[in-house]
Amino acid sequence: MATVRISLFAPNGRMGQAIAAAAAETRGFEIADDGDVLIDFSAPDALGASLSKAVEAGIPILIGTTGLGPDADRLIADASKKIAVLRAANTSLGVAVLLDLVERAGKALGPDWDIEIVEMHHRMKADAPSGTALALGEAAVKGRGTPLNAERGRDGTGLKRQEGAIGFASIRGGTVAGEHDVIFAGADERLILSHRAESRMIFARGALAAARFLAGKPAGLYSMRDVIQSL
Ligand SMILES: NC(=O)C1=CN([C@@H]2O[C@H](COP(=O)(O)OP(=O)(O)OC[C@H]3O[C@@H](n4cnc5c(N)ncnc54)[C@H](OP(=O)(O)O)[C@@H]3O)[C@@H](O)[C@H]2O)C=CC1
Ligand SMILES: O=C(O)C1=N[C@H](C(=O)O)C[C@H](O)C1
Repeated sequence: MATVRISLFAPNGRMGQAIAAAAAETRGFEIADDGDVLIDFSAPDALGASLSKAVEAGIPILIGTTGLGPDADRLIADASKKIAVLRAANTSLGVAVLLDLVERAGKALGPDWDIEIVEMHHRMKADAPSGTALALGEAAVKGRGTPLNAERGRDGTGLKRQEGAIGFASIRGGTVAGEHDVIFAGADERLILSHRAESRMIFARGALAAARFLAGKPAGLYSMRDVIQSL
């Protein structure tokens, strides 16, 4: 198995450290300054810089940063014409499967079932709702065939939920690596699809799987679904 050499855009962050630890304990990976793949888990305002770095080096990039701003789609689409780009709000293999399940449930249950998404993360998390929660909302409406109408952070009166809306609730505290519940609430019944990240290492190992998938790939936009299908 060829070794994949990884450059970390933000080596000192929690995820940068977790990926370095995962690479150290997994055969076939090496951390290097001039790697085959660039991995960016940093902050939204760094996106332009990380994409430029990957384009200049002519190497694929994995973007794991969440809370990206309104320009992100365009910046990523432009870069993906020149290099391989994989954007994933959550690199765990479990969440990649959950996204599929949520899309299928949205399609099967249809617009009469209300959808609420609840997530919990550690006290240091900077963005809310989590990128994963938003991706789960997108998956649900993709299945349902309706646009995403998000109701965030309800507070006050006169807040009867709008028809077809998806509610997002964020809880913060302690060291929780990441919890997501997608609640489909119908008449007299609820279906709840959940994922529990028990350690940040699951995101790191998923990032390594994504890096192996990306190494040597032609320009284009890829997802964790592509990674899962390649395993
Ligand atoms: N896709 C996924 O599966 C996951 C995604 N994430 C996301 O990854 C991101 C990072 O999370 P986490 O590691 O916990 O955060 P941390 O705050 O621990 O790390 C962020 C790192 O980014 C660096 N950084 C911040 N701004 C810039 C900049 N403008 N240019 C270069 N480097 C910068 C920081 O450097 P310095 O220390 O010098 O400030 C720091 O090292 C978040 O958006 C988070 O939501 C997290 C876990 C899993
Ligand atoms: O900041 C985190 O920690 C995490 N962020 C990602 C997100 O916003 O969804 C993924 C994971 O849940 C951990």
